[in-house]
Amino acid sequence: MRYLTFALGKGRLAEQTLKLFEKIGITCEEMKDKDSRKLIFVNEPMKLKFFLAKGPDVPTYVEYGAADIGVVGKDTILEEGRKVHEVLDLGYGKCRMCICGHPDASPLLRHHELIRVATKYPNITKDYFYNTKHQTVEIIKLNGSIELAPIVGLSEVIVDIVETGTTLKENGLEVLEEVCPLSARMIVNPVSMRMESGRIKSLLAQLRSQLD
Ligand SMILES: Nc1ncnc2c1ncn2[C@@H]1O[C@H](COP(=O)(O)OP(=O)(O)OP(=O)(O)O)[C@@H](O)[C@H]1O
Ligand SMILES: O=P(O)(O)OC[C@H]1O[C@H](OP(=O)(O)OP(=O)(O)O)[C@H](O)[C@@H]1O
Repeated sequence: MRYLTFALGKGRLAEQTLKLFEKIGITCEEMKDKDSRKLIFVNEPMKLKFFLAKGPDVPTYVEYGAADIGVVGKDTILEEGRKVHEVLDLGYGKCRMCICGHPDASPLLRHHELIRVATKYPNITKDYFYNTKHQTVEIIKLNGSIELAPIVGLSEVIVDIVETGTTLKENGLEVLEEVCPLSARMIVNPVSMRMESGRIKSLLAQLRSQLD
């Protein structure tokens, strides 16, 4: 039997993913060692392999078949636009993609002004402004601390993840519009889906019954 390989994002979602896998009897003790720098782990009896990758790279590994299965946020799936099957909403890592800014930026959205939008997610932003809102904007790509942009005058608004709302509140910003809800999803390589359909379907059934 060949190994079934999982690519897991090594950020915020990793711990809950491992917990969920444990509940259905898939364990990989070695992966829980937070001090370890090891990247790939094998569960020999179950013929499973796991590796930890940067979240945005997970859909890439899955599209190319380097991993059969991936677990990643819906934001990453939308942003990366890779050819993968999204098969399951895992229900954790819940947050929202939102347009945020100072409250006085709200009319700029309503009146479709040519504004600057700072974000870590240029593709999601482009799609939302151009295809949903039909508003032309200038998109500025940043890599983190996105909330700084409207504070220091780099942009009028931002498109970013809001979970508790604390970061916005502490910086005098607000949600101006919700783009979409987000959560962790399971993705599968399209060829693996056919070649390993038995094992993958059984895994999905076990996960679904656990999530119910
Ligand atoms: N408060 C939050 N901020 C960011 N992501 C969150 C939050 N809450 C849940 N998530 C979800 O967790 C996923 C992983 O987030 P995390 O910050 O660990 O990684 P990343 O953004 O992919 O990578 P990095 O932080 O290295 O740039 C996100 O893609 C998102 O779906
Ligand atoms: O609504 P909250 O609970 O405050 O969470 C949202 C914040 O968390 C994320 O940032 P992250 O911690 O990943 O850091 P970053 O800004 O460097 O990307 C996100 O980009 C927001 O800034």
